Amino acid sequence: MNEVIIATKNKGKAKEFERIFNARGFDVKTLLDYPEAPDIEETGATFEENAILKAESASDRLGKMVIADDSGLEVDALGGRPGIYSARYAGTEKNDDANIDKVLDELKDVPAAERTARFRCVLAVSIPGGGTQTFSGSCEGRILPERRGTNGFGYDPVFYADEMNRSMAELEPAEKNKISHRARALEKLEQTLLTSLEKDGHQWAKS
Ligand SMILES: O=P(O)(O)OP(=O)(O)OP(=O)(O)OC[C@H]1O[C@@H](n2cnc3c(O)ncnc32)[C@H](O)[C@@H]1O
Ligand SMILES: [Mg+2]
Repeated sequence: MNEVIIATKNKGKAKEFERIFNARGFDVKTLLDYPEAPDIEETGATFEENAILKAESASDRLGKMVIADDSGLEVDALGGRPGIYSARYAGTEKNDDANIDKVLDELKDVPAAERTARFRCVLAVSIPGGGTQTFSGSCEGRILPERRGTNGFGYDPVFYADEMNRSMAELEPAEKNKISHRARALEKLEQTLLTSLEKDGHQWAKS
């Protein structure tokens, strides 16, 4: 089976990529399978810069094509925060629950109509000798006053997805993969990379 390497240590992201890539006949490996890949500091000022940093450092080390995902939540009433700091919003230990509590607390006096937000995802694909390309996706919604649902990861329990009329954590994995920022970025990546993957002998069948 052909494999795709995703430069992430986030198990929630990894599961979503697995679902999508397995359906296309690809095995998914993450940095948890490649302990020799360097632990990279996300020093970029944008999702794009961080995604490129993660993809290139892993691809350089492994000598293989690598996809990286930098993503996060932008809350309008917070001027776009937590943004690129989404994973570490409440501290460097990356605690999803504490991150949610911090956002809810900051929004406690903000009325429903002003709680608009979006998830953003930038995927960077780095191919040894073939450069790096980026693809972005977003998903619009609102921040709920409290958690709803138990699926997904990160901020999913408090993100009400406008298109589905439910919180992200109330969606089945297949439903989230229809509308998520990550799925949308991946759709663009798929279009563009189809040709180069086929050239490499990979079969990326469209389902
Ligand atoms: O860098 P890697 O190893 O991939 O893992 P990470 O968790 O640090 O990933 P990011 O730096 O891209 O930070 C993304 C954070 O944004 C949030 N996030 C991203 N996508 C999400 C989603 O689909 N649902 C809920 N929260 C999400 C969540 O808190 C993530 O930890
Ligand atoms: Mg990170």
